[in-house]
Amino acid sequence: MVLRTTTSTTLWWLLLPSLLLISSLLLFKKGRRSIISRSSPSSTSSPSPSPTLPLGSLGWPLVGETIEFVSCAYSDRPETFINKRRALYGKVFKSHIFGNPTIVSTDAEVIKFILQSDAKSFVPSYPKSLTELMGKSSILLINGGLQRRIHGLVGAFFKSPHLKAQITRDMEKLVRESMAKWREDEAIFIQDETKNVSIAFQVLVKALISLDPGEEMELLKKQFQEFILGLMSLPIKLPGTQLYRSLRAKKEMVKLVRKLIRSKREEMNGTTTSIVSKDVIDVLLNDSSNQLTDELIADNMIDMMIPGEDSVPVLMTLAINYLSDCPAALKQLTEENLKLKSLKAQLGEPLFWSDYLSSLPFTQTVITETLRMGNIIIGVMRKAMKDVEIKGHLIPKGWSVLAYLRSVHLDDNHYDHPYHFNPWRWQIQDKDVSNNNFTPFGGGQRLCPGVDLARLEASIFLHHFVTQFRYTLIFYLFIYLTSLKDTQNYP
Ligand code: HEM
Repeated sequence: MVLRTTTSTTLWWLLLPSLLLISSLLLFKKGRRSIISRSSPSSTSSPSPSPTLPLGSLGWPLVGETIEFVSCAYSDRPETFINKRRALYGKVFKSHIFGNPTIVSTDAEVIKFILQSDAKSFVPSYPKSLTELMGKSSILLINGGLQRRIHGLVGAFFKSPHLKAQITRDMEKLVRESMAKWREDEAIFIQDETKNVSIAFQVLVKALISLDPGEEMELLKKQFQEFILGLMSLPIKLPGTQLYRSLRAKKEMVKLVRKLIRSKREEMNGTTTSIVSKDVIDVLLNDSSNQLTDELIADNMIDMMIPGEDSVPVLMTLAINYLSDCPAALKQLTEENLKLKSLKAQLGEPLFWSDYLSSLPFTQTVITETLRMGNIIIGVMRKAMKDVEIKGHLIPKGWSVLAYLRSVHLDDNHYDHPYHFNPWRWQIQDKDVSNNNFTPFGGGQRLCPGVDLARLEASIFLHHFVTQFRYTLIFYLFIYLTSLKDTQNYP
């Protein structure tokens, strides 16, 4: 069974919704090929042949090839659009999607180069409705020194052992509470359980703004649901439209975050030393550069909640889905987790965050393989700020670039039987998760700062799930639960 990850709001990264096409079409401009400057990953002194525009078709006037791209994106095999052209034109080809002439790359080296490039060569590219919802100072849209600063601060905080310990405690509590409501011999819809119960969302919100479950959290969740719908809506900002409602919801959420910022600032004014950072707001308030305004901090807090609502729950759902198709992997995963659970029970201690990340090696390979096959973020988009030359290809200034990560992850030149869920492939030593052919979290200056958190949360969820329940997949993500009889509890 293949889950269509393309139906998730994850698409906000890749801008697939056909409705957004309308705004893109209004923005349609013919790409120009004026050569202003070039940068090459391999600058040598010997003259090399002039780079050429990759082969491919720009499709129909105005719409280009967008309709075919979008209809494939909503199918079980979104890469069909790409694979067809790749067979005709090669790993890098030109197309015309979402109103822009676009260079599509399925070549791991070219993708690496794009991801590693700075804002002088490529900047993120999103349609107007999304930029409006995210806010102009969102980390996803800003470039240069400011982006690097926020990325560094947030990334370091997300890596801190203190935060990981807090996330582990919060996540375990919520997972236990939520699973306690599941009944034996009951069918549950696993995607709803990981998403609607909002375990990952609440854990992330606590890490971002220290908000605990309660009335304000419930209100925030409600507004966030409204906000997130706008990411997949018509780009029309009139009363009654989704975009309008989503912007209003964002305004309310920003108000709440600004209230928290104000009270933190007041607390800080009373002290001479910087406060110990309990959450991401503290981290950004403690920054001495004076570049981080309250508006910037508030906007970013809301945007950073998106992966908690979407990417992490999708990762958990896909893992359960793939495991139910691979009983040998489920068996090994269950045994590994039960063994650790019983060892911890003997020692009379709980699992620490480091246990989840390093004492459950097979669980980690299951997560890695789920990331490879599931392609939660199927690609990232950029816009070329100047003519760029890479591996003999020309990417003209002003053109969009689609770095299609999914093709690399499902390429049989990189992975044997790429559509086969095989966690054991990651046990072979030369399969290194840090190579060019595995980039589910992007790379370079925009490498996802939430990588450890996502893995930690997925491990905690899987641990509690497989050590408490047996299940059978009955129909498209519906599972039938049977509690394990020998469940031991943690201290
Ligand atoms: C399975 C889960 C996740 C996946 C697959 C994922 C994937 C990605 C990818 C591919 C990018 C790069 C986008 C680009 O280059 O334009 C990214 C960026 C980012 N991710 Fe994640 N992510 C996940 C979870 C998280 C979590 C839990 C957080 C926590 C807040 C997070 C926060 C961010 C942020 C802030 C950025 C922007 C970084 C920047 O532009 O400097 N992500 N993510």
